[in-house]
Amino acid sequence: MKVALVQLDVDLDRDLAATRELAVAKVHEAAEDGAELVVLPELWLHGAFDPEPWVQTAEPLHGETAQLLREAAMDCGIVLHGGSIVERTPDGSLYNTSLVFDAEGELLAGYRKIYRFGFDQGEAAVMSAGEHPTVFPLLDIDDSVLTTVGLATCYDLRFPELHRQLLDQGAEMLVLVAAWPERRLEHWRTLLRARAIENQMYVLACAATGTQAGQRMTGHSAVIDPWGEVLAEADAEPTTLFAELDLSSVAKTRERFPVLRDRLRQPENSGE
Ligand SMILES: NC(=O)CCC(=O)C(=O)O
Repeated sequence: MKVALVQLDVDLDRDLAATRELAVAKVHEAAEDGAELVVLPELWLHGAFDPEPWVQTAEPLHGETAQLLREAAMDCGIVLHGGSIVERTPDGSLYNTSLVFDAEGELLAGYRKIYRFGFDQGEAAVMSAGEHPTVFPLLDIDDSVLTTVGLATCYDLRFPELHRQLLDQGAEMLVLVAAWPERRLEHWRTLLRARAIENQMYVLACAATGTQAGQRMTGHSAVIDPWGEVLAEADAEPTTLFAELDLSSVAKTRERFPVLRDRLRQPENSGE
């Protein structure tokens, strides 16, 4: 399976229409280059580090950006993980929400970021927290399950317990979208590999690049296999990162080096 991570330059001086146009153009380019699953970064339209514009730019779940992503998935005949948007619910709450559409334009999954970033960004003060670890099956054309995908957003990466829950729900691949500052690049790279190694799953991590609220974003989108090998890694420049995945390698890795089986034998998990 060929995947593409669109490492978009999130430039908040660009107007919303131009940013949407750029994102859709990049999705089309990736699909033309053969990607079957395309991923955009966290809050690529709204920015992730300045809460001020969020209230004005928030959209309902089926708003303009969701519609655009849905159409792009259909036009390109791909599965599109649309990064995340600021979702406004009917009661006025805001969520950092990811939407995934299939090639028929069906919403495969919606995930509201569970762990909000409260350090220097204000997300925890403005956004509500999601409550549901989310996985969804990726289907082949004959409707057989190709793999099960778990979703996470940026700061979620720091919480291994969330990824264990995704694993327990059947995840064989993690798709994480982010806007991560350059000064914590080594945390990013280390934690991505740790999540892949400890859960023996693919990790596809799509990050924004550019500067947000005076902080340089790290980019360094990456694709990591279930053994923890980095299959592809971007630098800090805007780019689209491609990788070819062998989905059978998850089962092979788990069989050859069965740490997850041993975990299930622990008394507290097995009920022994
Ligand atoms: N957008 C985020 O969640 C930022 C997380 C981050 O910078 C960190 O965990 O470090």
